[in-house]
Amino acid sequence: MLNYLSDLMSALFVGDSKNSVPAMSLTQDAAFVDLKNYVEANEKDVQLLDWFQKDQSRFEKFTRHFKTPDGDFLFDFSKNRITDESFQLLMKLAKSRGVEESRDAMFSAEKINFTENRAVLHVALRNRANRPILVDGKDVMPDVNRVLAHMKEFCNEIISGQWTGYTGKKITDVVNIGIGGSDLGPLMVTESLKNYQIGPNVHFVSNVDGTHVAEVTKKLNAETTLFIIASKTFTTQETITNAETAKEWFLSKAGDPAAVAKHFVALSTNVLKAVEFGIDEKNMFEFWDWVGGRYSLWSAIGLSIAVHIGFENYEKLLDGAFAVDEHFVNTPLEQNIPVILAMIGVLYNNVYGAETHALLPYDQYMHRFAAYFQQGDMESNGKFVTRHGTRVDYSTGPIVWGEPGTNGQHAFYQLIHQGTRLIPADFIAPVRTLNPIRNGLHHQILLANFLAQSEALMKGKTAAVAEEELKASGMSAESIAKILPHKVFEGNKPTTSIVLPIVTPFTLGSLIAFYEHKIFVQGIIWDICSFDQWGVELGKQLAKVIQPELASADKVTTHDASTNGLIAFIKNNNA
Ligand SMILES: O=P(O)(O)OC[C@H]1O[C@](O)(CO)[C@@H](O)[C@@H]1O
Repeated sequence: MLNYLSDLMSALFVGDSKNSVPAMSLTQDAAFVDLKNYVEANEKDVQLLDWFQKDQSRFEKFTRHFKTPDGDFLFDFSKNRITDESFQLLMKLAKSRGVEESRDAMFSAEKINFTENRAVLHVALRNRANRPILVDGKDVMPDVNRVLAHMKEFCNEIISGQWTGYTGKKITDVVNIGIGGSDLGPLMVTESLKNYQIGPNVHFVSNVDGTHVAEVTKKLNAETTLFIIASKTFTTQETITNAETAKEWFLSKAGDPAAVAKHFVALSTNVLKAVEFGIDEKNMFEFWDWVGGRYSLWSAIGLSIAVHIGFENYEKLLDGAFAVDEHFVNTPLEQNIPVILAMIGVLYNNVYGAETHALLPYDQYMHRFAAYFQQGDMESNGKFVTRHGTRVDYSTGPIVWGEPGTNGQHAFYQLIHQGTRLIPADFIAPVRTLNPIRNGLHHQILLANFLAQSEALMKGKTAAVAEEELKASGMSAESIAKILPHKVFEGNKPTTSIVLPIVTPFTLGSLIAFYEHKIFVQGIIWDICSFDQWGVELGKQLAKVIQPELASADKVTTHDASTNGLIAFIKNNNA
């Protein structure tokens, strides 16, 4: 029965698409078996430092450069547990899993999101070469360009003050109301590019917790505030509830419902629902079902970014991502940066058994970067079923987490240095700061810490070195004996260092695209559908059942004992 079902699923969904991978589990793929056997026999117990000592060219060999108009990126993969041999085996695995064919299928608009029967085309939104991209026989580029032109016109009107509120005043504050992909991207990018602000201040309301909208509106003047309702579906409960609350707040100040048109715009694929909400159709910025929520900052969902930093800067963000798309499509696997990022992740995930992946930006502006890619990565690759409908027998997407340096150092680095788990980490740091205060002193300290941490993680500290240090401090032999084991760092902790020239719209666009394609490649290796998110549905369904139960006076007995008990406690104590 099970076999019949999975055959049926394969026939239905995967068909003979170019994008289908061999119907073979990762763990049965000879390329994976070769990699695993090789690493286990030859590399698992080797110290990274030994590889550096043996191979003087290791740094050159395992670094890659990426040119941008704002300077070069350097990707240093050399502090990872790779050698010439394992690197080649990783590249063979990428070939064997069909990474190149799948990449080409995405760029040529095949419906690789087969569970929703959709193409995956965020790359079309930043297709700066304007090459035709056909979905169901229709070129999507004229629509993409039309919406970009609308966004440009709108941004210019808002920034110049030509667009005024209901009392004739210029817009000073923009509130993006959205959640998930309709919040995290604009939030992360506007924070990262705050230094480039030329337009109104931006605020974000995402959580359905009324505190969020209440605290944001508290600071605002309705006369000069514009609300951007950002929702791909325009049915998301949190967003619609927050949008209605914002409208109520606005009308309590403005009075006249006719004023809404000057203060509410919508970003959605669902024009009907937005109009139903009361948005004037000419204040609608459209996008399409082939834009995944977590890849939507390149679409109309990016409007709050464009308004904040200006349309020209927003275009540079798109340019930066496009440059990486070109690199991803045209570069051989061994030189292909997103492919290398992905395959090193696969090595840790599937050969070394690592469970998490830390993103550690050494740039305060990028303080939401890890939170952004928590959705990007975990919603994409948190899947247990292969594209052929069978359960995987290997682990898929890692737990992604992180905080900006040096805050993370004073919080959780202890566990990375001396805990029992292997935690691969990406350090991301700009050579130049946007705030070179005190003659660059802060940035020098910041960079010294980035360099020191990745060095310390690799080098560790032996008992002999620790003992010498303790002796030199004048400690007694008895105290040394007690404390010594605690002073040892085992080292050999792998890291990738990504050094960007400076945070600009272009370089940030590139950085985001590198990670997007990394996630894509890993999904292909794991043979999962990285583009849907059915996993978020069950909780939503159950919440719809529970909400009326909370509202009613009746005792609730329809759930498990724990859920019933929690509901009863909340109701009994909410008098
Ligand atoms: O933009 P929408 O349709 O309101 O959805 C918001 C978010 O909800 C999800 O569908 C699920 O959390 C995300 O993928 C999406 O980014």
